[in-house]
Amino acid sequence: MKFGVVVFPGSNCDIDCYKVLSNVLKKDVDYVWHDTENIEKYDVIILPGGFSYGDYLRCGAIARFSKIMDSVVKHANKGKLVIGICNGFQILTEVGLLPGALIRNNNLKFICKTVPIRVENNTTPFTLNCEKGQVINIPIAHGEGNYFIDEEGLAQLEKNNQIVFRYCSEEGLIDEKSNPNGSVKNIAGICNKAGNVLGMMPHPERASELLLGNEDGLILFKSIIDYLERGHFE
Ligand SMILES: NC(=O)CC[C@H](N)C(=O)O
Repeated sequence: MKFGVVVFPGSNCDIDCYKVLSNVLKKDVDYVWHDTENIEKYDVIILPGGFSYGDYLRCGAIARFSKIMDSVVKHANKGKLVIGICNGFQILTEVGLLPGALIRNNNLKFICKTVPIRVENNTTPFTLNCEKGQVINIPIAHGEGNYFIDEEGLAQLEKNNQIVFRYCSEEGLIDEKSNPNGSVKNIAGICNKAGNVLGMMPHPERASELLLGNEDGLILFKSIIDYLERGHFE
């Protein structure tokens, strides 16, 4: 089982992802520079958070044209796993692996805080150890995390069970008050129709060690590992 963490100029959560996989979970993981073409040896590709290409034009809009992204699209189309966290989620929407777009937060400010999110779909490889409706606390840190999708797209997401996480209250209620950035229907993370590509704005890698105050994010990485070890759902 091998993980690849893609590094773009301006990535800054690549090291956090790498450390969680190597130090905390003792897994085989490489940093993969953005001009790499052959990524066949990786089972999971992680597009980490950060400010790829300085967020110029639009977050993720330049990184999407990196050489590695053609290979990431092929990797995803083979059914292999891809997870995009924050800037990685933005890149996945820009490249078309996930629908919708991440636009400026509705308060036009960069938001950095830990928020509760509710697991809406626990049948993905990334959430199979979660309970449906489980609330986990995960940090967000973004200026453009306001998820937008048109009504038709939203209907598709709902029909195909592609909404994986929503921002919620501590008790798990989905309400306006618990929506930090204006996202449509409090959406914090979605997957593609096949379920092998996940994009999420919250940062599970920043909440994966008790020493750092919170390990709620670890359940995602452990789900991926269990999925790969079993090769199927139970
Ligand atoms: N932490 C991140 O990945 C930030 C993503 C992007 N730079 C934004 O501000 O929205």
